[in-house]
Amino acid sequence: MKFKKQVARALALDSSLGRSITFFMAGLLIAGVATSTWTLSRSWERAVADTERDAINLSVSQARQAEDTFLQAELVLRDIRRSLPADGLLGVDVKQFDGYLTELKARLPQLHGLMVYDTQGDMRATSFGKVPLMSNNSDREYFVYHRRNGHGSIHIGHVIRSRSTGDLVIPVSLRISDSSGGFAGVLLATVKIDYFRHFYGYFELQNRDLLALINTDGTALYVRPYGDEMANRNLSASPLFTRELARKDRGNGTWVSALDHVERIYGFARLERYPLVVAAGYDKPALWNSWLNDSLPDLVLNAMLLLGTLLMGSIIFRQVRLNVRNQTELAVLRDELTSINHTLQLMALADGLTGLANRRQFDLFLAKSLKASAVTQKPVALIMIDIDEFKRYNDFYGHVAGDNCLRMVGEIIQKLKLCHNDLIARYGGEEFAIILPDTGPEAALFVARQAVTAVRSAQIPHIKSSGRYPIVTISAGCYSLIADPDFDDALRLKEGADKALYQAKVQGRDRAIAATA
Ligand SMILES: Nc1nc2c(ncn2[C@@H]2O[C@H](COP(=O)(O)OP(=O)(O)OP(=O)(O)O)[C@@H](O)[C@H]2O)c(=O)[nH]1
Repeated sequence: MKFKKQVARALALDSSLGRSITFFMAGLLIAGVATSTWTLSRSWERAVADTERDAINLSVSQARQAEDTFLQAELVLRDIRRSLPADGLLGVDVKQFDGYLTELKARLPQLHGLMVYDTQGDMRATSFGKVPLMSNNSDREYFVYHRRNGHGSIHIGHVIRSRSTGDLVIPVSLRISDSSGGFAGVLLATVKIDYFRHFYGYFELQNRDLLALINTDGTALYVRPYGDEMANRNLSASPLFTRELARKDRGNGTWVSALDHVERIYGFARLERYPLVVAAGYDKPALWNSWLNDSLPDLVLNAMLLLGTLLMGSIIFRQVRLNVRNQTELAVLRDELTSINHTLQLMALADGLTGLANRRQFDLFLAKSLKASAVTQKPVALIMIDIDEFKRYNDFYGHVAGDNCLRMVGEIIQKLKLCHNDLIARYGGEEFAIILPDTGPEAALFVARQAVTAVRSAQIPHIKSSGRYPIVTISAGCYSLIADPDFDDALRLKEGADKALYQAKVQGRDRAIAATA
């Protein structure tokens, strides 16, 4: 919760600008990651597709090669069968026939040997030149096969170890039939496993890439990169036999090998003439590593671009946030300044002790009122008010009490029901003034009397007063005129009101007098 709040504050999610920038950055990040992921996944798909193509091409070419290898062996066997006398092996000059076999064998590098067996499985001729003493092969699978099957087609058996040389070979055999179709023996060509090992070695393959020649019954003949131990291994449980070959003769597939648990991308092709299949499998983890190595610069570049964008974004974000904060602070400062300014303006125009308008405001207001009067030709009245015997008050009660008294008298005058456009001011010292625009002498005198009565009624003690009662009283003088721009109206008005005030004092104070023009 706390973390969430910290993140929200760091991203300024509480402001609409912060939210917009955060969403923009998040969008940018998602778009960047999505684009990179898409590009990389496309590149990986391409690498897999290329490998699948390579695998099927390799398997097809090797199927062709195997087909040629065994076809050559078959043709040799058929030549030999044709050269045999019709009555079988009986009339053959063995020595001469051995030479013939040796010569045929020498033409084909894939051949390990060529042998002729009679009906008992005894070797009657061989390309090795001399028939060994113990040379009965009647127990061999190919021999049993031909004895049982009367057809004259070629038979490719499982891998066997040659009894003549000890080499691993693939037996390719053909039945010899007598003139009545009876079993007359077997012709055998053995193809060297080493031939395939040598041939498959030409290809540039990774350590764990696989190239295999397999019988369609699932028996391995040769599997690169494995050694002889793979010969005759039963691979029929592989997806190649359980799934792929059941559907098509050539194609692609990816599966984990049961031999070594390595996942490979396979291509496979069945031979047209023989019950054999070639599978080429590329090591998928190795492909992934090599693709990763190749794509690493792109990956790093993309990551750097993304980081750069984020960095730039965060710098801009911070800058914008700073600006927004500065602007907010400036706005607050401006408001504060406006408020201070307003207060200062009020202070500049207000009297500090009573809160009434001060002398400056009095002068401005009077000038404005006289200007209006000059236009409207309506009178402006001025009432000058003076606290009676205030010196004595001060002397007796002290200056602080004197200030209090001034404040109280100000409040009393302020409470008078005046027009909204009248102005009450502290004129200076213990003197107050009221400016009454649009007011004639009678109305002004009425207001002045109200003021005198109100102060008297307040009964503020003034023990040193020489009046009828020991209370604070005021005297007021009023005067009114219609402004005339040719004269100093402010002075005239002031002098008129002062004159009336003087008369009020002379006549015994605590009263209001209106002076006449
Ligand atoms: N406490 C206080 N006293 C002030 C202030 N301004 C003026 N005074 C006093 O007001 C007194 C005015 O006295 P005077 O002008 O002699 O007149 P007065 O004593 O009121 O007598 P009359 O006007 O003839 O009634 C002086 O003693 C001033 O010191 C003020 O702001 N505070």
